[in-house]
Amino acid sequence: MDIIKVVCGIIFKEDKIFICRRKQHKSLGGYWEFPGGKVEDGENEEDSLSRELHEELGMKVKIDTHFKTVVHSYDNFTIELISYICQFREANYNLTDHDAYEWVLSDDLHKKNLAPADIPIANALVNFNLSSIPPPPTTPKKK
Ligand SMILES: Nc1nc2c([nH]c(=O)n2[C@@H]2O[C@H](COP(=O)(O)OP(=O)(O)OP(=O)(O)O)[C@@H](O)[C@H]2O)c(=O)[nH]1
Repeated sequence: MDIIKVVCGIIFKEDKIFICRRKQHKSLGGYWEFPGGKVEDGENEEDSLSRELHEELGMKVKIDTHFKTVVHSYDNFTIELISYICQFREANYNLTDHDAYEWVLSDDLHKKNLAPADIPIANALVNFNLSSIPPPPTTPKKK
């Protein structure tokens, strides 16, 4: 069986992380997840993530770094779920594929009904220190 490549964002606003709940009629409807979607042919992972966040949430983020990749087999399909640490910039929260969203602390992620593929990512986030991400290089001011 083919493996579906899916990219998702671990989107931080200060110390909270954005999660959203899939609409009931969708595959894995009712589960909470990190937003993102399938990587299309010819797209790189970052472009795919930016596109999905814009399409599904009207959201802009700064993508920092790859975090963790999980391969998970559901009954009918297998996904490679590739997560990136992101910083929230702005959103109009125009939800197209989800019916709810929340900002939660990493310690509280396990209280939500997360999609099974997301659980190893949520577990790894408990020990994650956001300040471990190096700040972007500052551009020298022109004289
Ligand atoms: N975006 C996203 N998808 C996830 C996560 N975890 C997880 O198992 N998935 C699954 O990965 C698959 C692809 O996600 P998608 O967001 O592109 O789904 P889609 O709208 O194209 O799928 P659909 O129209 O077939 O329901 C879905 O079956 C989804 O349930 C996650 O954290 N984020």
